Amino acid sequence: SFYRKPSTLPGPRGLPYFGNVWLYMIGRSSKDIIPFLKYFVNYYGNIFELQIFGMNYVFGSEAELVKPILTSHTNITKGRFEWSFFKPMFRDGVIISEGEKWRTRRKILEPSFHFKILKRSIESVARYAEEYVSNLLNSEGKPTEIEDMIYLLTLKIICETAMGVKLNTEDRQQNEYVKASKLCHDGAVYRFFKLWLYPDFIYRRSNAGKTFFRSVDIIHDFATQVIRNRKELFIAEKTGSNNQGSTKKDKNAFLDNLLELDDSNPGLFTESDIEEEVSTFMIAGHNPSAATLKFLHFALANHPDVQEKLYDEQMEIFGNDKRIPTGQDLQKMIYLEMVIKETLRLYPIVPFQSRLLEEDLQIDENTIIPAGHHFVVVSFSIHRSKKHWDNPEEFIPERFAPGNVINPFSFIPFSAGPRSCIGQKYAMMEMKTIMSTVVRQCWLEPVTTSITLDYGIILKSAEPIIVKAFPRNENQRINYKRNN
Ligand code: HEM
Repeated sequence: SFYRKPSTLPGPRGLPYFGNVWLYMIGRSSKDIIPFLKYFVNYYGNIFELQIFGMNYVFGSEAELVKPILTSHTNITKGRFEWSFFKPMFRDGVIISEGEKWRTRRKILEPSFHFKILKRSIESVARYAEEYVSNLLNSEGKPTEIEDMIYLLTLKIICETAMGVKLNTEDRQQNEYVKASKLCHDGAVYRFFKLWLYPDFIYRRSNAGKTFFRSVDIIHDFATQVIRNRKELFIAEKTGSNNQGSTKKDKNAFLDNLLELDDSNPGLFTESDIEEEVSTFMIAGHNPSAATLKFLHFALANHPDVQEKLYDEQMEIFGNDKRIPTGQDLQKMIYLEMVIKETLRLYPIVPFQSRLLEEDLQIDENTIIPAGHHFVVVSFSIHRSKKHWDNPEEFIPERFAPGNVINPFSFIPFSAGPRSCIGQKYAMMEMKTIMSTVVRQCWLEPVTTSITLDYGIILKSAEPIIVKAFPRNENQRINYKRNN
């Protein structure tokens, strides 16, 4: 039944069945999502409720209020309504799947992302980072939009390190993949605001739907091709006919573990099971890192003092040695880690995340949210809450200095608990390796000096991020010191 007792939580009251959210959606777009969330949190407080069609959505934006849901081992189901918009992209991969299926998959997939295994990927990441930096410097200080270069960079990295497949640099297909993945992300959110496109049979006939599904086909075809490439090598190796010189490093690729499972337990992990996880990890493995790296470039270009400190730290670790980082080096990059965290605090690429409650959820002494309601964790607002952060709108990496006590639920860019990001350590290793390479070789100056936030499944800037990149040398340091 769609009927629920009127809630005692604050929030606008709506019409039966239609609720109230649609009232805010008319004539709006993805750019209105973040301002709306800010408005509701300001007006109704840390916990409020909206009705979306027949469904109740409770929004929590305080660390202690979201801890019970994030730590729950039973309430692990994602909100089905909102995820239905993204489902064609991820199918039933681990980011969406539910119940026993999710539990089994998560257990199978997790070991591929242990730090020990990740350390073997640093070299590949660094090699691609060098290639990226030399492309960036080829611009010779001219204004450069970094988006395409960054997305290609993280796509190549996930394909080589997790899938064991090296992408050819000239390949038109990678650009097509990156473009298609972006169209899917934006398309899914576009549909959310167009109520008349909700019925599938209408959406499929609309231009928006046609573009969306064409892009969905491109990303799945690409994943299938990656699997086919790797499988050939895998079989060659099994039958001893491999003469392509696959190394030990390649063997722990995520995809090999899946192929191994398929091989040793026929039927347990079918081709389509592999495809949905490979597609999921290709998208989740390249898009959030790229989005965060864009924000990092923006932050660095606009904070020369931070760039200076980062450079000092890199010099302390490497001196003028041009070698690539090791796992130990990465651990020494304390200030870089603070800068990445501060970027993720201000720009959490997953600004909110939802659950559909399978059982009642007690969030404080007075409040139980009944099963069947949705609970949305608003990481964006938690990250900018005055209760937890001084000057929350300012970019101040020093707040993450070792020794500062931070409530773990006030900083949740990777979520927390059983459904948190599988790729968290991978992403930190990747971003540190890339930014270490950037900082050691480039001096960034801003062209884009302010941004408005937009939402396309992940948080992004409405404006392109444009920077000028110059080769790093001592003169910049001297000029900078002279001017400041
Ligand atoms: C800066 C980089 C990244 C950030 C900020 C990030 C953040 C997140 C967040 C917040 C979630 C939870 C989403 C939700 O509950 O709705 C998540 C889930 C996930 N992430 Fe990431 N992520 C990043 C990079 C990666 C990478 C590199 C990979 C893969 C190599 C990855 C794979 C996944 C997967 C598979 C899930 C679903 C886990 C599950 O439901 O059990 N992520 N990520």
